[in-house]
Amino acid sequence: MELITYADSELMMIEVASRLAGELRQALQSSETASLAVPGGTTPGPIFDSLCGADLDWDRVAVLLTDERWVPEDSPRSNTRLLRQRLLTGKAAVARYLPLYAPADTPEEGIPQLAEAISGVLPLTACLLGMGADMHTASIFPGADRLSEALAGDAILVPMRAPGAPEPRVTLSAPVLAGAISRHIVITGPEKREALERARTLPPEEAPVAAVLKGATIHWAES
Ligand SMILES: O=C1O[C@H](COP(=O)(O)O)[C@@H](O)[C@H](O)[C@H]1O
Repeated sequence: MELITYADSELMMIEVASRLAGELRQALQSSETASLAVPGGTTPGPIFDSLCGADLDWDRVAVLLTDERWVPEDSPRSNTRLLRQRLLTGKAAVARYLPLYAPADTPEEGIPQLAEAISGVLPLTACLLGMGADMHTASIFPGADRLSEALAGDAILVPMRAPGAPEPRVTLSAPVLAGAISRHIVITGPEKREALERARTLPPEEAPVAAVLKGATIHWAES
């Protein structure tokens, strides 16, 4: 992995957006389509604000989340809601969005159909990930009920229930995330930096982010 540190997070968000746009643009020179997976949570909003204005053929780009909470789109907990407000707007409004939620009672009911659509855009051209201070990435949490299934195997999407997560989730599996042609992890603050250093010494069962570190570029700003 490569670690890039930035003087401030505003600069970091602009640089990460510019790298993602460059990678998509380059992929579209040799392929008809490209795919981009992005996280939810509190960190990536400013990246989306910049990326949605990037000059590229967004109508040839499939956009999906790395993970979603099993809630309808109008819930304040929905990662899709964040995406619609801050990424799938401006020039990026014409991108093809592949949801990770369907109106079914449980993720188990919805996943087969959702995973089928995603299988058509793999491997991911570019994948942006966040990380929690507990070393989870996407919705692959330490202590989650289906952690081993999410860390290894053939599944594209895995339903996930975890002690720290109030509702069921669905997550791209670690092999799908690790299979992305380019992978960026964006983190801020000393607590997450310490967590990252710890994760480098731990197995993925204890620190799920460790499953996607190899070959990734980590972007970190202190504040
Ligand atoms: O729950 C989630 O958490 C992680 C980290 O989020 P952050 O708020 O600490 O940035 C995020 O990457 C993931 O997509 C999200 O669903």
